Amino acid sequence: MIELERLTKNYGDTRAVANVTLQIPDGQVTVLIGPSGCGKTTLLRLINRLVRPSSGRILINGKDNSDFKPEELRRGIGYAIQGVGLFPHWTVYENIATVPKLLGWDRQRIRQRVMELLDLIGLDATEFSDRYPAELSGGQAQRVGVARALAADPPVLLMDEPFGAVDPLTRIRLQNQFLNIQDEVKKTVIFVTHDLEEAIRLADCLAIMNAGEIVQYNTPEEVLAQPKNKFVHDFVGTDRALKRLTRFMVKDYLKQGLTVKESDIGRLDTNDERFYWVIDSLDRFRGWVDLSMVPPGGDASGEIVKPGSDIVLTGDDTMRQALSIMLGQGVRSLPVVDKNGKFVGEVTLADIEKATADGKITAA
Ligand SMILES: Nc1ncnc2c1ncn2[C@@H]1O[C@H](COP(=O)(O)OP(=O)(O)OP(=O)(O)O)[C@@H](O)[C@H]1O
Repeated sequence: MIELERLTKNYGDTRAVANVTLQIPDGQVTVLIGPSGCGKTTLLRLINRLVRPSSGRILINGKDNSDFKPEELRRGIGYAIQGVGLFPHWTVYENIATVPKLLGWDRQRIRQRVMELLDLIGLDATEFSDRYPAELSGGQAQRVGVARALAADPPVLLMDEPFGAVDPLTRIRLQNQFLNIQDEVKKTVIFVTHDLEEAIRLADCLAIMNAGEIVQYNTPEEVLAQPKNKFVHDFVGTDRALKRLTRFMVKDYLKQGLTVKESDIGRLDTNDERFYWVIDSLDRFRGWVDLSMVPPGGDASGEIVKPGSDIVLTGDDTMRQALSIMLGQGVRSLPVVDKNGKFVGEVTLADIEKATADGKITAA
């Protein structure tokens, strides 16, 4: 557990962190969020002693962080920052190996760890080990940054806007991947962001900061349901019920749906008004056919609708994304596929209503 006790940091007249007392639980993701300049980065840097406090202290498993030797802090606390901070003249391999090398690990152990991490972040070792940062996409570079922070297997990981510099789609992918990795490694993560959706999505505990202070510290559900004061209320915004959908994954609301093979559409009984997802012989999603649009007794073969790939969901998408697509496309259900494009089920507007009701809050 990390305990912050009446922690204050002043820069001249600026009080960057003001008398913060906070207990950060092990194995969970605590997200710090608040307006620009509220002290998030300073708070993070106080924890790994890149910044010294003006007063107060930080206990890591009961020990004052000023009593740790530098290499103990390096081993115990990983740090990933926005824009990644990879060394440009070092390869991916060398970048990930930085801290293990500093810690004096032998070559064999370093090699094994780098391979493990490349596998964990989903980059092929043969293809990526020898590349330089300039030869990576933004998302790949961010992942290497996370791998580097995890290299010495630190129990604590500090992440400062780690997904800040990538496009929104890549950002969501990185968030998904982060959640999957965290599921496996269960680190104590302290994550700084100014993106509320990202915070709601990733946080087990959410700390809302303003002017150096922690204004509210609770689960995202509680913060959204019961903003403590006007500042938090305004900060989380008026569409709290919708924001909460960000916490729900499509895979948890997936239903089977009715399917028909493309080759069998002509045999459907068009006297009923059912809606079918159309799949090919390998169960890949092809489109849909809505029998309520086909005259009774008619042939449905020509009625298949083949939409663009932007309406297809995967289990790792959020119900908030599902809702945006439904509203944008004017449809009440969406197909869900696995990573090979195989149809695995559907989510419907009714499921979204259910998810909103699960949140036990109404739209404000
Ligand atoms: N090294 C420094 N010297 C002087 N003032 C500083 C220093 N670092 C931070 N500050 C000030 O402390 C306050 C908190 O800064 P900090 O970077 O912690 O905020 P933040 O919440 O991370 O902001 P942002 O979201 O914009 O990154 C700001 O007013 C900032 O100008």
